[in-house]
Amino acid sequence: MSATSSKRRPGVRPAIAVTVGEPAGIGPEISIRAAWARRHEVNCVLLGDAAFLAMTAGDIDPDIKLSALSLMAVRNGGLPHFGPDRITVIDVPLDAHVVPGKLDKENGRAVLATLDASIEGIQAGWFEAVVTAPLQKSTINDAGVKFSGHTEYYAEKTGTPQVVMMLAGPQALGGEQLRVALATTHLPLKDVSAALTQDGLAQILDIIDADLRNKFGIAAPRILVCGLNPHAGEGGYLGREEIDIITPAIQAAQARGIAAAGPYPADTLFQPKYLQDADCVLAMYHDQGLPVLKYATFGNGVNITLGLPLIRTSVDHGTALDLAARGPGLSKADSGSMEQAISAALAMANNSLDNKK
Ligand SMILES: NC(=O)C1=CN([C@@H]2O[C@H](COP(=O)(O)OP(=O)(O)OC[C@H]3O[C@@H](n4cnc5c(N)ncnc54)[C@H](O)[C@@H]3O)[C@@H](O)[C@H]2O)C=CC1
Ligand SMILES: NCC(=O)COP(=O)(O)O
Repeated sequence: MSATSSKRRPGVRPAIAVTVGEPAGIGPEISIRAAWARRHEVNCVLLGDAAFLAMTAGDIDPDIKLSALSLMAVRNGGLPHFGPDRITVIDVPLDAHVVPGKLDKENGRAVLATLDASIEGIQAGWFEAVVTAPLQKSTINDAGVKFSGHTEYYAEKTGTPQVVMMLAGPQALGGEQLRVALATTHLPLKDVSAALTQDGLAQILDIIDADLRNKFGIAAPRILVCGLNPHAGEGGYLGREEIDIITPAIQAAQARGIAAAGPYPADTLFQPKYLQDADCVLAMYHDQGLPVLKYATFGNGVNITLGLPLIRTSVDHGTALDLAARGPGLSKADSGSMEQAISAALAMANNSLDNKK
């Protein structure tokens, strides 16, 4: 499966799939707002329930126009390229009526169907990338499907054994763009240590290095690696993962020509004098790296899955049911991260095209 179609018709906006996420959350609203705001440069095709999205768009701004198609119509006739005066929607129907702010497991499988449609569309060449609005992981599980996140789902559905979650914020902490990748993603904290292996970290460092080169255009990526334990293990007195697993993985990566360094104590690594010499920080687990990034850039960050055979970006926040409950148009949900995710997907698609020339 190729990362993106190598063809772009002159004068036609690049097309990107946007899965609208949990229908009771802010995903549909921020998807519509962001697609409309960026419509002159990119054709964001919304994947979701067409009737529900039309109603939501009307609540946000009656001037926003949508044109809906069935998935079958696109399968048969290809993706039509309407102009920027409307947003294209591919109808992926919900199963139950939506009450904003109230989760309903009846709609869990329909949310997953939008992810499947995005993969189908990228494989078919309709889209160059997918941007995902937030979904509620618990609702998918409540619907009877074991699910821990988009990251793992896209990996499984594309047959990719190892992917890496990376969040990128704009200029932060007085330095350049902050990028934080995670060695482990959605698993209980008690399972993190067992999930860290030399081979696994080697693959993760390879993926970060390769994707920062190929998808971000960074010629020689510099990666700073966090320890797992306080004070990076304090010479083995506060844990041995640094000595037994992380340091050997870094040394092996260095021997392969990767500019990885560490392990560094995570509590002091996130300061400008270290970050200014880094293109990415590799944290060992979700809540070691992400609070720093979200504190510095919440609402403007982008979540990127590295290592996939397709381009997938997302927002830096969740479903915000508290805001969604107020209703679209009244929620005051910020669509900034969604717009950043669209920009990042487009930039990565452009880089992939440049690499193929
Ligand atoms: N990419 C994805 O699909 C993601 C999904 N989630 C899911 O979201 C659900 C809820 O997660 P929470 O931890 O409650 O985090 P959350 O991000 O939904 O909410 C945390 C706080 O931030 C505020 N907030 C979030 N997005 C905002 C926006 N765009 N504008 C203004 N304020 C905003 C909310 O109102 C709330 O006060 C969970 O099920 C989680 O799995 C969380 C992160 C990413
Ligand atoms: N904290 C990031 C997050 O939960 C997003 O996960 P995913 O759905 O992008 O895998």
